[in-house]
Amino acid sequence: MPRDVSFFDQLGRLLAMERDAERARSVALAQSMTLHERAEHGLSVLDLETLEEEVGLGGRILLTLARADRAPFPSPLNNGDLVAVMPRRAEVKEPARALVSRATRTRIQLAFDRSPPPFINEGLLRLDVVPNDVTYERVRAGLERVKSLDKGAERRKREVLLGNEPPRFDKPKELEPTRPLNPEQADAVTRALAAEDFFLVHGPPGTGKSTVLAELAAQAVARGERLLCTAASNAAVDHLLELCLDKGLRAIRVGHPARVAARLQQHTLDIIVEEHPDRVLSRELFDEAFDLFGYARRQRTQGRSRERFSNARSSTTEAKQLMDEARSLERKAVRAVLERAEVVCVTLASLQSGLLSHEEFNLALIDEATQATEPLTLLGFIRAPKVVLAGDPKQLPPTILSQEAAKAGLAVSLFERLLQDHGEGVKRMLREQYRMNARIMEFPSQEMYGGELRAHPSVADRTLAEVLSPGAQVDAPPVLFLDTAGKGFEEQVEESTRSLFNTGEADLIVARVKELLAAGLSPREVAVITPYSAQAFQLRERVEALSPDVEVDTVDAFQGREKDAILVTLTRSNSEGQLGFLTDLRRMNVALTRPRRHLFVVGDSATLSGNAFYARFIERTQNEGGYRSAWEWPEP
Ligand SMILES: Nc1ncnc2c1ncn2[C@@H]1O[C@H](COP(=O)(O)OP(=O)(O)OP(=O)(O)O)[C@@H](O)[C@H]1O
Repeated sequence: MPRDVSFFDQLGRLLAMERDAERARSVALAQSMTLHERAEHGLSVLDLETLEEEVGLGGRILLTLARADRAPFPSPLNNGDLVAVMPRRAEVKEPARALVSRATRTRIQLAFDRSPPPFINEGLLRLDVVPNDVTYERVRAGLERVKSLDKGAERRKREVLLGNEPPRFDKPKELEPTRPLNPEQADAVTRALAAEDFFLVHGPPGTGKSTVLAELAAQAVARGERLLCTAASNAAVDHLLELCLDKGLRAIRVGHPARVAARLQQHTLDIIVEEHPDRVLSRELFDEAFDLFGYARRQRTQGRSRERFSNARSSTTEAKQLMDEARSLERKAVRAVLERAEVVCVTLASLQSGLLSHEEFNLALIDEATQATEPLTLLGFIRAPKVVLAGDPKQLPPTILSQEAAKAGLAVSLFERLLQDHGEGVKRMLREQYRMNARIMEFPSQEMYGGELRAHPSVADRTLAEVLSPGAQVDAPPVLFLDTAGKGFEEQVEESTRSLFNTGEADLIVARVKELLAAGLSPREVAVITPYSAQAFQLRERVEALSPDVEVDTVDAFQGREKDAILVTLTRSNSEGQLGFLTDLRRMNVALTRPRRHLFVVGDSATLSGNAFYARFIERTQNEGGYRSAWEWPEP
């Protein structure tokens, strides 16, 4: 179906719907709360005082605040939050706006673009988190950019993007990989390197997607290409940076150091630039400029004479010149540092921050591309002539708040849409996995990957017994389904969140964690996951009491991770056979593919079996000796 640029307008409308849904949610949340409830939920911070004032990059004023009693905040703010600053008890017409540049449990550093108002140093303050439209505006601007790609090669790229023209491939070159690759991995790297427009790397769980991306980066740089590594989340970008550093590439991380993992902060642009001679000089000029501004202010406030007035004016002029000079030196330093980098790693949203507007790339790698919306991913897609998207459309899609926008297409990632438009020829699926025992792998392989996955011999037969204390007696086949049918373990609704929990299942899970730890399993190698946040919440405290190192989380939060043993509580149990979002098989696929050696699933077959997927799962455990009824299982 041929498309025209109005397609991007439609995406823009869906994006606006999503923004409205987010706003409506935060307004509803805020209105239903008292000031103290807002503070409990991290939407406001009260009773703050200013501790320190300094000058940061770009001449921004950095202010450090803490509570007057120095107590920790009930709920810490996030770096990058936009806040309104006002006196604690007085009304002001225009609260000052600032960005949270560093947040800890007891201190908040704020970055002001302009001089903060005088009340900042006059008594206690209050901060309100305000909805931040920066990312939305950047994504909108990105859509406009795509629409305007109208000439020559750019126009062709847009037509490929719209699905109107097929992508082109160069003749593949012989590959000399830096490490041994399996056939699908080698093919993925070769074809990605030959792509003239884009290529999709489909990485099912544990199949070495990271290995492929690292190889691609190394090969591309060896061919003299400049690389952009990007993804929606900071964690994913950090991961790409680590892959590149491990390959010995000169890679740099752009983004606020406070949002970058501590061990990688030394590789951030902000920190490297601080050492550059031009930046050292610019800091001195900023200091001088601020001294002059201060002098001018004093001249103005110490009485009205012609001489004072003229002093103030000339000092202000000089200060402004110094600021300009300082900023220009700083830009020079930033450019010099960026120029040396073979690889730039940055989140999709920060790509548009202006810092990188003049940087050019030959190739962009976009990881976790199936978890980001199309408009966001486009910010990366338009930054290089060749783009490689990596992800797994069979795992969780982007999270969308607006049901309407999701239904109209916002939940379809660019990866999936390109695949729909251009067919399987633009993609390589990796097939050999290095995580799961073969028996754990088989069900998701059949259901989600056409039965095409295979287990590498080094993992195919791994068992839990190998990592337990010698002689420990635990019933732990690779996959075990514990059926609660008939036990009367009904699901319950948590009133405030409308999420579900199931106390009977929780009891069985707690007992199982105890049993595995007693058998010598390392607490770091077992995790409890569930689709429902209320069930995770119920279980967390009880499991942490056994060991703080056993993680309890929702499936969504656990995507991308792995452990030796994974315990899943499905939670649903009702006489109507209602399964809610258990019917999103991508969520179940994520849950079932996290373990290396042992998958333990608790659920109610009477509720689950109405769904063919769960019926097949249960039947398989019955055929393979992995089915147990809670009636014959030890009472918790
Ligand atoms: N061709 C290969 N031969 C042997 N081992 C491999 C190969 N490819 C990957 N591995 C190993 O498999 C494990 C998983 O690889 P990798 O980290 O690349 O997985 P991944 O699919 O990217 O995982 P995720 O998607 O969670 O990031 C690693 O220990 C890696 O060394």
